[in-house]
Amino acid sequence: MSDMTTPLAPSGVFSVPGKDGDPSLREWLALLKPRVISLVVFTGAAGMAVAPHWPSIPIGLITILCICIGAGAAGAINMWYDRDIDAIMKRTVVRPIPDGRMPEQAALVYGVVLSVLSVVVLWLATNALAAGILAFSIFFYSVIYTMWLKRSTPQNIVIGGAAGAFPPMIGWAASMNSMAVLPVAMFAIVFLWTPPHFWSLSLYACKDYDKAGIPMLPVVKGARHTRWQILIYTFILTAVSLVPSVVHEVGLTYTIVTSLLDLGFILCAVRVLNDKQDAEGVSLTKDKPARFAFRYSLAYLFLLFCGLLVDRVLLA
Ligand code: HEM
Ligand SMILES: CC(C)=CCC/C(C)=C/CC/C(C)=C/COP(=O)(O)OP(=O)(O)O
Repeated sequence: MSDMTTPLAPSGVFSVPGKDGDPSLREWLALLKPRVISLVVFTGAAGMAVAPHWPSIPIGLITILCICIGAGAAGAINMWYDRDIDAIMKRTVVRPIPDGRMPEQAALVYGVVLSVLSVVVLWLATNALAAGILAFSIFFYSVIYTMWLKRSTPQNIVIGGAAGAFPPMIGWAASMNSMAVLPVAMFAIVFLWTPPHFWSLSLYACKDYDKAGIPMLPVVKGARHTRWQILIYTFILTAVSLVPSVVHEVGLTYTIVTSLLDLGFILCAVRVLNDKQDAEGVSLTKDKPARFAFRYSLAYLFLLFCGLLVDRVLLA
Protein backbone atom coordinates (compact mmCIF):
# COMPACT_ATOMS: atom_id res chain seq x y z
CA MET A 1 0.00 0.00 0.00
CA SER A 2 1.20 3.50 -0.70
CA ASP A 3 1.36 6.44 1.60
CA MET A 4 -1.45 8.59 0.22
CA THR A 5 -0.77 11.64 2.29
CA THR A 6 1.75 13.10 -0.14
CA PRO A 7 0.45 12.75 -3.67
CA LEU A 8 3.01 13.29 -6.37
CA ALA A 9 3.11 16.64 -8.13
CA PRO A 10 4.54 17.25 -11.60
CA SER A 11 8.20 17.95 -11.11
CA GLY A 12 9.31 19.70 -14.28
CA VAL A 13 12.18 17.28 -14.73
CA PHE A 14 11.03 16.33 -18.19
CA SER A 15 11.55 19.66 -19.85
CA VAL A 16 13.83 18.14 -22.47
CA PRO A 17 13.00 18.70 -26.15
CA GLY A 18 12.02 15.82 -28.45
CA LYS A 19 14.83 13.31 -28.92
CA ASP A 20 14.98 13.78 -32.66
CA GLY A 21 14.18 17.48 -32.83
CA ASP A 22 10.57 18.59 -33.29
CA PRO A 23 7.86 16.11 -32.40
CA SER A 24 6.35 14.38 -35.43
CA LEU A 25 2.66 14.13 -36.31
CA ARG A 26 2.65 10.77 -34.55
CA GLU A 27 3.50 12.42 -31.20
CA TRP A 28 0.92 15.19 -31.64
CA LEU A 29 -1.72 12.56 -32.36
CA ALA A 30 -0.65 10.34 -29.47
CA LEU A 31 -1.27 13.26 -27.08
CA LEU A 32 -4.96 13.10 -27.97
CA LYS A 33 -5.30 9.49 -26.68
CA PRO A 34 -6.90 8.50 -30.00
CA ARG A 35 -7.92 4.95 -29.07
CA VAL A 36 -9.72 5.99 -25.92
CA ILE A 37 -11.49 8.96 -27.47
CA SER A 38 -12.73 6.89 -30.43
CA LEU A 39 -15.40 5.38 -28.14
CA VAL A 40 -16.05 8.73 -26.42
CA VAL A 41 -16.69 10.32 -29.81
CA PHE A 42 -18.92 7.42 -30.85
CA THR A 43 -21.14 8.00 -27.79
CA GLY A 44 -21.27 11.72 -28.66
CA ALA A 45 -22.25 10.99 -32.26
CA ALA A 46 -24.89 8.56 -30.98
CA GLY A 47 -26.32 11.27 -28.70
CA MET A 48 -26.69 13.50 -31.75
CA ALA A 49 -28.16 10.77 -33.96
CA VAL A 50 -30.84 9.54 -31.52
CA ALA A 51 -32.32 13.05 -31.20
CA PRO A 52 -35.65 13.61 -33.00
CA HIS A 53 -34.20 16.36 -35.21
CA TRP A 54 -30.80 16.20 -36.85
CA PRO A 55 -28.56 19.12 -37.71
CA SER A 56 -27.39 19.42 -41.33
CA ILE A 57 -24.59 17.02 -42.38
CA PRO A 58 -21.83 19.71 -42.25
CA ILE A 59 -22.95 20.84 -38.77
CA GLY A 60 -23.18 17.20 -37.64
CA LEU A 61 -19.63 16.54 -38.84
CA ILE A 62 -18.34 19.73 -37.17
CA THR A 63 -20.01 18.63 -33.92
CA ILE A 64 -18.31 15.21 -34.04
CA LEU A 65 -14.97 16.87 -34.85
CA CYS A 66 -15.35 19.31 -31.94
CA ILE A 67 -16.12 16.50 -29.47
CA CYS A 68 -13.11 14.63 -30.86
CA ILE A 69 -10.77 17.61 -30.57
CA GLY A 70 -12.14 18.70 -27.17
CA ALA A 71 -11.82 15.20 -25.67
CA GLY A 72 -8.35 14.82 -27.23
CA ALA A 73 -7.27 18.23 -25.93
CA ALA A 74 -8.35 17.24 -22.42
CA GLY A 75 -6.25 14.09 -22.87
CA ALA A 76 -3.24 16.24 -23.85
CA ILE A 77 -3.64 18.39 -20.71
CA ASN A 78 -3.97 15.16 -18.70
CA MET A 79 -0.71 13.87 -20.20
CA TRP A 80 1.01 17.18 -19.51
CA TYR A 81 -0.05 17.22 -15.86
CA ASP A 82 0.57 13.49 -15.34
CA ARG A 83 4.03 13.51 -16.94
CA ASP A 84 5.69 12.66 -13.62
CA ILE A 85 3.54 9.61 -12.88
CA ASP A 86 3.41 8.53 -16.53
CA ALA A 87 7.21 8.28 -16.38
CA ILE A 88 6.92 5.84 -13.47
CA MET A 89 4.25 3.48 -14.83
CA LYS A 90 5.19 0.74 -17.31
CA ARG A 91 1.93 1.24 -19.24
CA THR A 92 2.49 4.97 -19.77
CA VAL A 93 6.27 5.45 -19.87
CA VAL A 94 6.21 5.30 -23.67
CA ARG A 95 3.96 8.37 -23.93
CA PRO A 96 5.44 11.33 -25.85
CA ILE A 97 6.35 13.52 -22.83
CA PRO A 98 8.02 10.96 -20.54
CA ASP A 99 9.67 9.44 -23.61
CA GLY A 100 11.30 12.82 -24.32
CA ARG A 101 9.76 13.16 -27.78
CA MET A 102 7.46 16.04 -26.81
CA PRO A 103 8.49 19.21 -24.93
CA GLU A 104 6.14 19.53 -21.98
CA GLN A 105 5.19 23.18 -22.53
CA ALA A 106 4.26 22.40 -26.14
CA ALA A 107 1.85 19.70 -24.94
CA LEU A 108 0.18 22.13 -22.52
CA VAL A 109 -0.19 24.91 -25.10
CA TYR A 110 -1.51 22.38 -27.62
CA GLY A 111 -4.09 21.06 -25.12
CA VAL A 112 -5.30 24.51 -24.10
CA VAL A 113 -5.44 25.91 -27.65
CA LEU A 114 -7.36 22.89 -28.96
CA SER A 115 -9.73 23.01 -25.96
CA VAL A 116 -10.62 26.65 -26.63
CA LEU A 117 -10.85 26.05 -30.37
CA SER A 118 -13.21 23.07 -30.01
CA VAL A 119 -15.55 24.96 -27.68
CA VAL A 120 -15.63 28.17 -29.76
CA VAL A 121 -16.18 26.33 -33.05
CA LEU A 122 -18.95 24.19 -31.50
CA TRP A 123 -20.61 27.31 -30.14
CA LEU A 124 -20.48 29.07 -33.50
CA ALA A 125 -21.65 25.96 -35.37
CA THR A 126 -24.40 24.86 -32.97
CA ASN A 127 -25.38 26.53 -29.70
CA ALA A 128 -24.20 27.68 -26.27
CA LEU A 129 -25.69 24.64 -24.51
CA ALA A 130 -23.64 22.11 -26.50
CA ALA A 131 -20.49 24.26 -26.27
CA GLY A 132 -21.03 24.84 -22.55
CA ILE A 133 -21.29 21.10 -21.79
CA LEU A 134 -18.16 20.46 -23.89
CA ALA A 135 -16.27 23.19 -21.99
CA PHE A 136 -17.45 21.74 -18.67
CA SER A 137 -16.38 18.18 -19.69
CA ILE A 138 -12.91 19.38 -20.66
CA PHE A 139 -12.60 21.28 -17.37
CA PHE A 140 -13.93 18.30 -15.42
CA TYR A 141 -11.51 15.82 -16.96
CA SER A 142 -8.39 17.95 -17.04
CA VAL A 143 -8.80 19.90 -13.78
CA ILE A 144 -11.29 18.16 -11.46
CA TYR A 145 -10.30 14.57 -12.31
CA THR A 146 -6.66 14.87 -13.38
CA MET A 147 -5.37 17.65 -11.14
CA TRP A 148 -7.45 16.94 -8.07
CA LEU A 149 -9.36 13.66 -7.69
CA LYS A 150 -6.93 11.26 -9.37
CA ARG A 151 -4.19 11.87 -6.81
CA SER A 152 -6.36 12.42 -3.76
CA THR A 153 -9.13 9.81 -3.41
CA PRO A 154 -9.90 6.20 -4.38
CA GLN A 155 -13.31 7.52 -5.47
CA ASN A 156 -11.50 9.42 -8.28
CA ILE A 157 -13.08 7.30 -11.00
CA VAL A 158 -16.58 7.31 -9.58
CA ILE A 159 -16.75 11.11 -9.57
CA GLY A 160 -14.29 11.77 -12.41
CA GLY A 161 -16.17 9.37 -14.68
CA ALA A 162 -18.71 12.14 -15.24
CA ALA A 163 -16.29 13.84 -17.65
CA GLY A 164 -16.39 10.97 -20.12
CA ALA A 165 -20.15 10.59 -19.77
CA PHE A 166 -21.11 14.04 -21.09
CA PRO A 167 -20.54 13.50 -24.86
CA PRO A 168 -24.02 11.98 -25.53
CA MET A 169 -25.52 15.10 -23.93
CA ILE A 170 -23.26 17.31 -26.07
CA GLY A 171 -24.39 15.50 -29.21
CA TRP A 172 -28.08 15.75 -28.27
CA ALA A 173 -27.73 19.43 -27.35
CA ALA A 174 -26.07 20.12 -30.71
CA SER A 175 -29.12 18.60 -32.44
CA MET A 176 -31.86 20.01 -30.24
CA ASN A 177 -30.52 22.98 -28.23
CA SER A 178 -32.31 21.43 -25.23
CA MET A 179 -32.05 18.49 -22.84
CA ALA A 180 -34.26 15.44 -22.36
CA VAL A 181 -34.59 12.14 -20.49
CA LEU A 182 -32.83 10.00 -23.12
CA PRO A 183 -29.49 11.89 -23.23
CA VAL A 184 -29.49 12.08 -19.44
CA ALA A 185 -30.05 8.29 -19.33
CA MET A 186 -27.14 7.88 -21.78
CA PHE A 187 -25.00 10.04 -19.48
CA ALA A 188 -25.99 7.84 -16.52
CA ILE A 189 -25.12 4.66 -18.42
CA VAL A 190 -21.59 5.84 -19.32
CA PHE A 191 -21.15 7.29 -15.81
CA LEU A 192 -22.03 3.97 -14.12
CA TRP A 193 -20.10 1.96 -16.70
CA THR A 194 -16.85 3.79 -15.92
CA PRO A 195 -16.13 2.17 -12.49
CA PRO A 196 -16.34 -1.47 -13.69
CA HIS A 197 -14.48 -0.43 -16.88
CA PHE A 198 -11.62 1.20 -15.07
CA TRP A 199 -11.44 -0.92 -11.90
CA SER A 200 -11.08 -4.08 -14.02
CA LEU A 201 -7.99 -2.52 -15.59
CA SER A 202 -6.76 -1.20 -12.25
CA LEU A 203 -6.82 -4.73 -10.79
CA TYR A 204 -4.11 -5.86 -13.18
CA ALA A 205 -2.36 -2.46 -13.39
CA CYS A 206 -2.39 -2.16 -9.59
CA LYS A 207 1.38 -2.42 -9.13
CA ASP A 208 1.95 0.47 -11.54
CA TYR A 209 -0.49 2.73 -9.69
CA ASP A 210 0.99 1.74 -6.33
CA LYS A 211 4.50 2.55 -7.60
CA ALA A 212 3.31 5.96 -8.82
CA GLY A 213 1.52 6.73 -5.53
CA ILE A 214 -1.92 7.00 -7.14
CA PRO A 215 -4.72 6.04 -4.73
CA MET A 216 -6.64 3.80 -7.10
CA LEU A 217 -9.15 1.56 -5.34
CA PRO A 218 -7.15 -1.73 -5.33
CA VAL A 219 -4.07 0.14 -4.07
CA VAL A 220 -5.91 1.69 -1.13
CA LYS A 221 -8.63 -0.84 -0.31
CA GLY A 222 -7.18 -4.00 -1.80
CA ALA A 223 -8.22 -6.27 -4.65
CA ARG A 224 -11.07 -8.08 -2.85
CA HIS A 225 -12.83 -4.82 -2.05
CA THR A 226 -12.38 -3.71 -5.67
CA ARG A 227 -13.84 -6.98 -6.98
CA TRP A 228 -16.96 -6.44 -4.86
CA GLN A 229 -17.25 -2.84 -6.03
CA ILE A 230 -17.02 -3.98 -9.66
CA LEU A 231 -19.92 -6.39 -9.07
CA ILE A 232 -22.02 -3.80 -7.21
CA TYR A 233 -21.51 -1.13 -9.89
CA THR A 234 -22.21 -3.67 -12.62
CA PHE A 235 -25.59 -4.44 -11.02
CA ILE A 236 -26.42 -0.74 -10.76
CA LEU A 237 -25.30 -0.21 -14.36
CA THR A 238 -27.48 -3.06 -15.63
CA ALA A 239 -30.53 -1.59 -13.87
CA VAL A 240 -29.87 1.90 -15.27
CA SER A 241 -29.10 0.54 -18.75
CA LEU A 242 -32.79 -0.36 -19.04
CA VAL A 243 -34.09 3.10 -18.13
CA PRO A 244 -34.49 4.03 -21.83
CA SER A 245 -36.84 1.02 -22.16
CA VAL A 246 -38.75 1.82 -18.98
CA VAL A 247 -39.42 5.40 -20.07
CA HIS A 248 -40.49 4.13 -23.53
CA GLU A 249 -37.76 5.98 -25.39
CA VAL A 250 -36.71 2.75 -27.15
CA GLY A 251 -38.28 -0.46 -28.35
CA LEU A 252 -37.68 -4.19 -28.10
CA THR A 253 -34.40 -4.22 -30.07
CA TYR A 254 -32.55 -2.08 -27.54
CA THR A 255 -34.13 -3.93 -24.64
CA ILE A 256 -33.12 -7.37 -25.93
CA VAL A 257 -29.58 -6.34 -26.97
CA THR A 258 -28.96 -4.54 -23.68
CA SER A 259 -30.39 -7.35 -21.53
CA LEU A 260 -28.01 -9.82 -23.20
CA LEU A 261 -25.08 -7.45 -22.79
CA ASP A 262 -26.06 -6.93 -19.14
CA LEU A 263 -26.11 -10.66 -18.53
CA GLY A 264 -22.62 -10.95 -20.01
CA PHE A 265 -21.30 -8.08 -17.88
CA ILE A 266 -22.73 -9.63 -14.70
CA LEU A 267 -21.09 -12.97 -15.57
CA CYS A 268 -17.76 -11.15 -16.14
CA ALA A 269 -18.06 -9.38 -12.79
CA VAL A 270 -18.90 -12.63 -11.00
CA ARG A 271 -15.82 -14.27 -12.54
CA VAL A 272 -13.72 -11.31 -11.43
CA LEU A 273 -15.14 -11.67 -7.91
CA ASN A 274 -14.52 -15.41 -7.78
CA ASP A 275 -10.91 -15.10 -8.86
CA LYS A 276 -9.06 -16.67 -5.97
CA GLN A 277 -5.60 -15.35 -6.78
CA ASP A 278 -5.75 -12.57 -4.23
CA ALA A 279 -7.44 -14.54 -1.45
CA GLU A 280 -4.43 -13.69 0.68
CA GLY A 281 -4.91 -9.98 -0.04
CA VAL A 282 -2.26 -9.89 -2.75
CA SER A 283 -3.27 -8.98 -6.28
CA LEU A 284 -1.27 -10.50 -9.10
CA THR A 285 -0.86 -8.77 -12.41
CA LYS A 286 -1.93 -11.75 -14.54
CA ASP A 287 -5.56 -11.29 -13.67
CA LYS A 288 -7.26 -13.02 -16.59
CA PRO A 289 -10.90 -12.46 -15.51
CA ALA A 290 -10.18 -8.76 -14.91
CA ARG A 291 -8.46 -8.43 -18.29
CA PHE A 292 -11.45 -10.08 -19.92
CA ALA A 293 -13.89 -7.84 -18.02
CA PHE A 294 -11.98 -4.73 -19.18
CA ARG A 295 -12.19 -5.83 -22.83
CA TYR A 296 -15.83 -6.81 -22.35
CA SER A 297 -16.59 -3.36 -20.93
CA LEU A 298 -15.43 -1.76 -24.18
CA ALA A 299 -17.53 -4.10 -26.31
CA TYR A 300 -20.48 -3.61 -23.94
CA LEU A 301 -20.62 0.16 -24.29
CA PHE A 302 -20.05 0.09 -28.03
CA LEU A 303 -22.75 -2.53 -28.64
CA LEU A 304 -25.24 -0.93 -26.24
CA PHE A 305 -24.97 2.35 -28.14
CA CYS A 306 -25.22 0.42 -31.44
CA GLY A 307 -28.46 -1.12 -30.11
CA LEU A 308 -29.73 2.35 -29.29
CA LEU A 309 -28.86 3.61 -32.77
CA VAL A 310 -30.51 0.66 -34.51
CA ASP A 311 -33.60 1.08 -32.38
CA ARG A 312 -33.96 4.85 -32.64
CA VAL A 313 -32.56 5.50 -36.12
CA LEU A 314 -32.81 2.41 -38.35
CA LEU A 315 -36.07 0.99 -37.00
CA ALA A 316 -37.73 4.33 -36.24
C1 HEM B 1 -12.51 8.78 -15.69
C2 HEM B 1 -12.94 7.87 -16.54
C3 HEM B 1 -12.07 6.84 -17.21
C4 HEM B 1 -10.88 6.34 -16.81
C5 HEM B 1 -10.06 6.69 -15.57
C6 HEM B 1 -10.44 5.41 -17.83
C7 HEM B 1 -9.25 4.74 -17.81
C8 HEM B 1 -8.75 4.02 -18.85
C9 HEM B 1 -7.41 3.54 -18.93
C10 HEM B 1 -6.34 3.78 -17.88
C11 HEM B 1 -7.27 2.89 -20.09
C12 HEM B 1 -6.02 2.25 -20.65
C13 HEM B 1 -5.51 3.25 -21.64
C14 HEM B 1 -4.12 3.05 -22.06
O1 HEM B 1 -3.58 1.95 -21.88
O2 HEM B 1 -3.56 4.03 -22.58
C15 HEM B 1 -8.53 2.95 -20.77
C16 HEM B 1 -8.78 2.41 -21.98
C17 HEM B 1 -9.88 2.68 -22.72
N1 HEM B 1 -10.94 3.47 -22.32
FE1 HEM B 1 -11.23 4.25 -20.51
N2 HEM B 1 -11.37 5.36 -18.81
C18 HEM B 1 -12.36 6.23 -18.47
C19 HEM B 1 -13.46 6.53 -19.19
C20 HEM B 1 -13.67 6.09 -20.46
C21 HEM B 1 -14.77 6.48 -21.27
C22 HEM B 1 -15.88 7.42 -20.81
C23 HEM B 1 -14.62 5.85 -22.45
C24 HEM B 1 -15.51 5.89 -23.65
C25 HEM B 1 -16.75 6.23 -23.64
C26 HEM B 1 -13.41 5.06 -22.39
C27 HEM B 1 -12.94 4.29 -23.42
C28 HEM B 1 -11.78 3.57 -23.38
C29 HEM B 1 -11.27 2.80 -24.50
C30 HEM B 1 -11.91 2.65 -25.87
C31 HEM B 1 -10.08 2.24 -24.08
C32 HEM B 1 -9.18 1.27 -24.86
C33 HEM B 1 -8.05 2.01 -25.48
C34 HEM B 1 -7.11 1.04 -26.18
O3 HEM B 1 -7.57 0.09 -26.81
O4 HEM B 1 -5.92 1.26 -26.06
N3 HEM B 1 -12.87 5.21 -21.17
N4 HEM B 1 -9.42 3.64 -19.99
C1 LIG C 1 -15.51 15.63 -24.10
C2 LIG C 1 -14.52 15.22 -23.12
C3 LIG C 1 -13.64 16.24 -22.52
C4 LIG C 1 -14.41 13.94 -22.83
C5 LIG C 1 -13.40 13.44 -21.89
C6 LIG C 1 -13.13 12.05 -22.29
C7 LIG C 1 -12.64 11.27 -21.14
C8 LIG C 1 -12.97 11.63 -19.75
C9 LIG C 1 -11.95 10.26 -21.31
C10 LIG C 1 -11.43 9.55 -20.16
C11 LIG C 1 -10.64 8.46 -20.68
C12 LIG C 1 -9.35 8.18 -19.99
C13 LIG C 1 -8.24 7.60 -20.74
C14 LIG C 1 -9.17 8.32 -18.75
C15 LIG C 1 -7.85 7.89 -18.18
O1 LIG C 1 -7.52 8.74 -17.27
P1 LIG C 1 -6.18 8.52 -16.53
O2 LIG C 1 -5.43 9.78 -16.61
O3 LIG C 1 -6.44 8.04 -15.16
O4 LIG C 1 -5.47 7.35 -17.34
P2 LIG C 1 -3.99 7.20 -17.76
O5 LIG C 1 -3.31 6.67 -16.56
O6 LIG C 1 -4.04 6.22 -18.89
O7 LIG C 1 -3.50 8.55 -18.18
